[in-house]
Amino acid sequence: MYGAWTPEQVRDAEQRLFERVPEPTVMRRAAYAVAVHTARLLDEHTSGVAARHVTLLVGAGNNGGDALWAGKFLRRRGVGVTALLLSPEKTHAAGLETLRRAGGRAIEAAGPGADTSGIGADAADALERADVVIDGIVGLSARGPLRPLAAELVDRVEAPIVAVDLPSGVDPLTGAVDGPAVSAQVTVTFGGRKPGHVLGAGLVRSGGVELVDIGLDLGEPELTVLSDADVGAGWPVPSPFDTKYSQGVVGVAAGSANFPGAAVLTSGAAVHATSGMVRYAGPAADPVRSRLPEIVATGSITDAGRVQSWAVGPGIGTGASGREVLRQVLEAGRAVCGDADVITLLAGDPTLWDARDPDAPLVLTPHEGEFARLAGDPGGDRVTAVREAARRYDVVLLLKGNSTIVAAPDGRVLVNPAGHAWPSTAGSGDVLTGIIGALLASGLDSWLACGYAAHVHALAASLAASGDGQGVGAPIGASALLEAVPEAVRTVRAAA
Ligand SMILES: NC(=O)C1=CN([C@@H]2O[C@H](COP(=O)(O)OP(=O)(O)OC[C@H]3O[C@@H](n4cnc5c(N)ncnc54)[C@H](O)[C@@H]3O)[C@@H](O)[C@H]2O)[C@@H](O)CC1
Ligand SMILES: [K+]
Repeated sequence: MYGAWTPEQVRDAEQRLFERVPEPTVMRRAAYAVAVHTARLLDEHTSGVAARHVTLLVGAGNNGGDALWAGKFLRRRGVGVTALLLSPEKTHAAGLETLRRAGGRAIEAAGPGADTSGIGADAADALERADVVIDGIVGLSARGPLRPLAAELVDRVEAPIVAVDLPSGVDPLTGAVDGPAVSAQVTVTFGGRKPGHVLGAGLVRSGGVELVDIGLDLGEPELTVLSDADVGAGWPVPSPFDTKYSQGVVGVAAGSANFPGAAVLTSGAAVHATSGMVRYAGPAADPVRSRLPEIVATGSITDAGRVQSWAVGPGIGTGASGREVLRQVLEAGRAVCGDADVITLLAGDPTLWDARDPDAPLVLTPHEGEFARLAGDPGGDRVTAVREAARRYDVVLLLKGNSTIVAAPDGRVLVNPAGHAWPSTAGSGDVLTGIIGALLASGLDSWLACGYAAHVHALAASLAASGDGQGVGAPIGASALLEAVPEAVRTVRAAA
């Protein structure tokens, strides 16, 4: 498990740290780590470090200061270093002096001989010669899209990039990218990850994130990310004394006579996720029975028998019968995971919420369009949007994406930064609903159940896409994802 902290939390922690440790000492510690990772990358790409060339992109703040100090440490290893100063008059003075004393060169990014991009001739030359570029344009205090000169420089880079703290152009708080932005090979960050490293475009732009301890005491994180080991340790498996009933019985209300696929995928996922019993209730009972003989299938919810949770929604339709299914499930007073048509129904008819038992956990798992129907466009700050909607509706809300966000009504937020979109295939959401339903039936806390399910679902998709998890990927459908769920569960349990 690891956390991500907001820029504000990091700045507060820095202020407390500076009461004990002088600021320049902290900066040197941070910059030294940047130099170490840069040297490693140089070695990987050029089979050496000495006599290689590193170009620094240096902005107006301490992020640029880190880059300049890193340049000094690289000089000690015989690296040629050129700093391109974006705001020469505001450059970190001590950093600039130390680089120059170590034999590094510093020039204005917008120097003489500039072409229409505004980049000076020497600066353009230094970018072209670079074996590795260090991005010290902007870090924690980034505001809005990159300014034109910074954007032009970023656009021009062809060498692998080491980003200092955050890739410039990525919003530190939301991970949103709204214009040109650095795509780093490695991001070296300090004290703790920021939301920008684990959310949306920022997740992809950060490359490998290297965390450096600079002595910050950060407190409770804004976001929590579960590891394979966390998920594996908590995943319910039968104890020697369990029975099919004691592990939780999940009910599935999904699909229709004409669209049995959703019923089969949701039920199949519930079968694979845990060992308890699965009941199906709905018009696709025959196809479910024939595809999944272990399922007890009936035509209606009232005939289904006792369950501990309901997985409901995929393929039930948004007409009168879908409405009735939802109403019955909500009135049953069990934990519910609602997806797809359930979300559309709840968004369209607020009176349906009245059927809900306030003591029973309710989870909703929208994709972006369904979320918009329920709570409006999530915009760039998805965490805030999901957190507010979870609070407003008193539900656990899971917003799907390459980093899936799970918010509880009390404000806790989990993120699953899968960083890939292999699960983006028709029917994949049905599988997720079945997994969550099964975990709810086992008695897991509904926020954690969503986090576990999102993690295993994304892993199952990438295992299915790449065969054994090693090779390159090939497109998959939801059936392949479903079949890979047991392998994903084995993988996380092996890590625990
Ligand atoms: N405070 C500290 O002691 C430490 C800070 N560290 C570094 O300091 C950074 C934070 O430093 P600062 O608070 O000085 O701020 P930054 O260096 O993140 O940014 C400051 C400057 O960037 C410019 N800027 C803002 N948005 C921009 C945009 N969209 N395009 C182009 N330029 C833009 C502004 O002119 C602003 O003054 C961290 O990210 C980290 O790299 C590290 O040295 C660790 C210790
Ligand atoms: K940066």
